[in-house]
Amino acid sequence: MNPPSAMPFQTVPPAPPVLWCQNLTKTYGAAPALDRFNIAVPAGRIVGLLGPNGSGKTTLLKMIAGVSHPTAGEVRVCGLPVSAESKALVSYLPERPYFSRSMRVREMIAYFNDFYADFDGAMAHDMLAHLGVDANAACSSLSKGTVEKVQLTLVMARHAALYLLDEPIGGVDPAARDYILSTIIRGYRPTSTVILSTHLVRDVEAVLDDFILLRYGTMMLHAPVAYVTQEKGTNLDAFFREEFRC
Ligand SMILES: Nc1ncnc2c1ncn2[C@@H]1O[C@H](COP(=O)(O)OP(=O)(O)OP(=O)(O)O)[C@@H](O)[C@H]1O
Repeated sequence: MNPPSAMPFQTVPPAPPVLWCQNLTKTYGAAPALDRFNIAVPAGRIVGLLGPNGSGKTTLLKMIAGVSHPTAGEVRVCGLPVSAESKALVSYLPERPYFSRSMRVREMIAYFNDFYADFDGAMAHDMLAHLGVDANAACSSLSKGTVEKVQLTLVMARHAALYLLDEPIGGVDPAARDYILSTIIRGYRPTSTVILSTHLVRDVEAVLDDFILLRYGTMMLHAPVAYVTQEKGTNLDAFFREEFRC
């Protein structure tokens, strides 16, 4: 009897990065708002996108979300070029309010539930209860900070692979910030990747794994927070202030 032939050696190809950008560039006028930006971010990272006003943070997030087209370069989400398929994997919180002020909060939840297959309505109601938001309130009656809480809830209640959060805690009170950062962003989605743009470095640094520093549309640094705390012997907030001292 012939010996069984050896099984061919099979390797499982590594999963593509959740976010991959190559030479990503956006030019509005003469100077690029974002210039040849390169990155690969694997699953499970929480990344702070940091930089002074006008450094290109919103420009970058909009191109990843597919609401703005690059002048040059490429974005891939879980290996997919920007498309309806990639957008289904991305939950995006834009910097400005976008939802209908004429609806009630619970109607917004129902709307998201209908629109997104990955939306978790029970989770959304639970988050709102923790944040002290009345689901029966009319959106037009909400304060600015409460609107932000509702928007962030709608974004984080999706089971997305990639969350893009443009200034998610700028307008909310400090107690709610703690809940949003530690529970919603760190706790609910331990395996998802989050890119979070903010000026509130001191508030967010405890939940970040990595950070990106942008200046004039150019990436200055992409590193783990531990690079600052262990190798530089300081914290991210102090490091940022030193790098961008006016
Ligand atoms: N639609 C637009 N038309 C022209 N220029 C734009 C447009 N959007 C952004 N820019 C310019 O691109 C640059 C980057 O802007 P962007 O909003 O991405 O910066 P940012 O880092 O998010 O700033 P901030 O921290 O103030 O929110 C700025 O110089 C800005 O003026």
